[in-house]
Amino acid sequence: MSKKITDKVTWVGKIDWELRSFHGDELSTHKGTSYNSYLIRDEKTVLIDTAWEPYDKEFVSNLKKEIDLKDIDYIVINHGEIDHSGSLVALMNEIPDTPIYCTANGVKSLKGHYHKDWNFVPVKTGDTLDIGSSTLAFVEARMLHWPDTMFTYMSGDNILFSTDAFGQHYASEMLFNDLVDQDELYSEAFKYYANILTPFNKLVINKIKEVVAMNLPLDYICTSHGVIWRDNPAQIIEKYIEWANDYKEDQITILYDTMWDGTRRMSEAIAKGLIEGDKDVRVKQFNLSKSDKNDVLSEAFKSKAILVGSPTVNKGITYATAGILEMLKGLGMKNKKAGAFGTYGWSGESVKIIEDWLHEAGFEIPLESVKAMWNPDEAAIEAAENFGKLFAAECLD
Ligand SMILES: Cc1cc2nc3c(=O)[nH]c(=O)nc-3n(C[C@H](O)[C@H](O)[C@H](O)COP(=O)(O)O)c2cc1C
Repeated sequence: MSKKITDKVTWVGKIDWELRSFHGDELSTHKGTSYNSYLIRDEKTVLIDTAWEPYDKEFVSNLKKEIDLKDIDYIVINHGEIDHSGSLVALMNEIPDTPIYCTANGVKSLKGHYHKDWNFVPVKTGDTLDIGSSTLAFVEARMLHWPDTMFTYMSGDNILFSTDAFGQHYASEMLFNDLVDQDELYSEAFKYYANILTPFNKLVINKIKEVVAMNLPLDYICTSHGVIWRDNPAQIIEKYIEWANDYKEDQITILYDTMWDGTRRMSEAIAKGLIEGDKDVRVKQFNLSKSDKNDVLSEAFKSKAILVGSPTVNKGITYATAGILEMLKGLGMKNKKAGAFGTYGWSGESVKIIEDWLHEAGFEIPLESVKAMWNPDEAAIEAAENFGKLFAAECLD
């Protein structure tokens, strides 16, 4: 079902209420998502992006209800990832000669995925396309979040088609930001930023500066997932600047795993110490085997410091701990402190392994880590509490 945005622009995407994980299982999507595609009808007709491949037949058939496909003059693909370009094969089977506007890297990624020699028109920042009473201007946005990414700005209606930037994995029949639950919207926009865009913080800041300097009037940000920002679209840009500047709240998050509850007891003792210190701090604890990894990463993103705990298992750490450390390394959060803890039976390698991994992930480790043998006794619990107190003092202003 299509939805009208302005007299000239119609949403022709797909709302996916069922999706619960994305990028394989790399990203949880508790609230579904949408694959947003937009049809512009000016003197020329333009399709911006498509929908994910499993929905290609539905996408093309809905598009046919909206327009004779032969009337599409240009296709713009802002980002070649399959969730946005996946319906191209089905569409291009019907209109094989239609020019596809994308970046030079977009040509590479589209050819890499579909192995088709379509009529590509590579564009770069500053290039424009006259479509009648309005003009499309292209702005390359390399690595936000793929090398091929670009934004397309439509004059007249003052719309920034921003592809994944400013998006949320958030299914809603309500097309616009002002019509949805604001807490849900911001929680999903935050999770999206923390889990996808964190590695590109500097690029986000620079790109926003570049676009702001263009002084373009902005009435809508049409993202490729979730709702369209029409009510004060600058609000999400301001949030992105905040998040990209090594965002942190007065929170310390403890991430641990345990087999026989010893490491959990250490976590609880550390949490007690963190809270008992003379600093105001919000403390959260997550058992990594029982928690959603992406929600945990969002909490880490929000924190001034994190503590990671694991028992020693076969001279190593548990797989859930290794998984989260690998993800933290990839995200490369900056200006955060960290510490390690864990229990062991004889050799006790886990704490050192966690410390090394945290160093590699870019965290500063201000205190020597704590470990305890077997099920921590009273003295070990007291040591963990003291560690918590000292850690809070080190990490909070
Ligand atoms: C399968 C398995 C392998 C283990 N391997 C080691 C090891 O290599 N070195 C060591 O010091 N302890 C080892 N342990 C002992 C645990 O580290 C110890 O039981 C610890 O107290 C468990 O912590 P938890 O109560 O948080 O699960 C192993 C335990 C299990 C069950």
